[in-house]
Amino acid sequence: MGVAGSGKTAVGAALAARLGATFKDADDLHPLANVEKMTAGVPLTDEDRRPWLRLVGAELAGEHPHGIVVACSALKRDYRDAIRAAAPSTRFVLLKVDPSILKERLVQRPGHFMPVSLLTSQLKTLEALETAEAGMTVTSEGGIEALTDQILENLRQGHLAVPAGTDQNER
Ligand SMILES: Nc1ncnc2c1ncn2[C@@H]1O[C@H](COP(=O)(O)OP(=O)(O)OP(=O)(O)O)[C@@H](O)[C@H]1O
Ligand SMILES: O=C(O)[C@H](O)[C@@H](O)[C@H](O)[C@H](O)CO
Repeated sequence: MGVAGSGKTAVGAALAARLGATFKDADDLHPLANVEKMTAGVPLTDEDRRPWLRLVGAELAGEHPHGIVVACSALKRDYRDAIRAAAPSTRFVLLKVDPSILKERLVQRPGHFMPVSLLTSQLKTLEALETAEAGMTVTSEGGIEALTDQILENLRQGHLAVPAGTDQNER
C-alpha cells in the first residue's frame, strides 16, 4: 500500500516472485470511470473507491494456493477495514517514501495514467498504518530488492501478524 509512485507495483511484484505467490495490481481492477477521472487529474472520492475496494477484497479472498500479493493504494484506514472485512488475514505493507522522491519517480514514469498533480491529494488522503493493524511500514529508501528482503525478513519473523493484545476490528 501507499501513494502513487511509492513502489507498490515494483516491490509487490518482486515480493510475489520471491514468495512464489500470485501478483495482482489493483490498478487493473479500477473501473474505467476511475481511471478516466485520475487521468483528468481529479482525485477519487470514497464513493469512487468503494466498488473497487470490493473487487480488491474479493481478489484477496479468492483461492490462491501459493498466496497472493496485491499492489493497492489502500490509503485510508476505512479502505483497509473494507478489505479486511472480505479477507481478514490480509497483512499490509506501507511503502513510505519522501515526497520529493515520489515526485521525481512520477515525472520520470512515462505512459502511466496517473498525473504528478495528484500526488498532493494522495499524500493528504494517506492514513498511516496503525499499530493495531497487521503489517509493517517500510521507510527505507533502499532499492527494490533491498526493500523486498526487508519485508520478507519481517514476514518470516512473524512481525506482520496482528500485534498481541490488539483487535484490528476494534477502533
Ligand atoms: N525502491 C525503489 N527504488 C528505486 N526506484 C523505485 C523503487 N520503487 C519503485 N521504483 C520506481 O519508481 C516508479 C514507481 O514505482 P511503481 O510503479 O512500482 O509505484 P506504484 O506505487 O505502483 O505507483 P502507482 O500506484 O502510481 O502505479 C517505477 O519506475 C519504479 O521502477
Ligand atoms: O486510491 C487511489 O487514489 C488510486 O488507487 C491511486 O492510488 C492510483 O490508482 C495509483 O496510485 C496509480 O498511480
